[in-house]
Amino acid sequence: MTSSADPILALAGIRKRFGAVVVADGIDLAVRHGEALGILGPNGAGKTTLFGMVTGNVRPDAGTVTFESRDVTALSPARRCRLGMARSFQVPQPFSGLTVFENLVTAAAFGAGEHESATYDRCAEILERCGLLPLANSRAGTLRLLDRKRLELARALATKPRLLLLDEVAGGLTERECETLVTLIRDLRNTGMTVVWIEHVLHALTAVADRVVVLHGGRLIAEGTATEVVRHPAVAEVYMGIPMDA
Ligand SMILES: Nc1ncnc2c1ncn2[C@@H]1O[C@H](COP(=O)(O)OP(=O)(O)OP(=O)(O)O)[C@@H](O)[C@H]1O
Repeated sequence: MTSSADPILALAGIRKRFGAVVVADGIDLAVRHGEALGILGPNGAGKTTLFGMVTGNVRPDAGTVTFESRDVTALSPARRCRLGMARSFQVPQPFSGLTVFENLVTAAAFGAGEHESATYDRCAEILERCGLLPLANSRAGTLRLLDRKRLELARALATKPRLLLLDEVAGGLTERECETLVTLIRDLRNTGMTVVWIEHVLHALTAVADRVVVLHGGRLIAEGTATEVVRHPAVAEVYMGIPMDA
């Protein structure tokens, strides 16, 4: 039986290596319903690979992924999406030749399993919410970076997720664009959606995340509020080369 006290997502003993590179060395992590969790870590720490293992794009060498109390470790990305998890990719991956609206309808029909014509109103609402309605009939391949990032988010929302995984959506944006995106993510979070966000743009993450974990060397080396983790000695050592005993 599932209770709201159970985590929406639980990783247990997750291990993954690519040859000699260990990206997950027995990771345990629980995400609460409605939480906004931030994931920090230096380049190459394995953050995107961790998302891949949550969504099923990458198979862990060991460990389990539990979503809403169901072991999903062996399920395909498509099945996990239908169950209610969606992700954005660091490099936006829309269908470039389709319009913005068609991209959304495709995500809604395949990701949420709805009949195409039944998705139109909902897709239009999501476009409006993401500031993309004026671009509904533009080809996705013609969009500028902010709009491609918004579309990446909108496509994830079209699949009706209860767990939203965001991979570096703020990177490369201007300060004002970043603020727009943060407001949007905060609003989503306020509707009760659970958000897990990998982000290097610290102030953006700080504005949304209740809790932040830091991944390094295949392990979670720090956990707390954003302010707490940036002051954590292990994090200072990884990011700034300041020895822990200094
Ligand atoms: N399919 C793969 N085959 C081999 N090595 C891989 C594969 N995917 C990722 N890696 C390696 O695993 C390590 C972790 O990569 P990953 O993209 O997960 O890191 P990241 O923390 O998301 O980095 P960034 O912040 O730069 O996006 C890197 O050394 C990367 O080169």
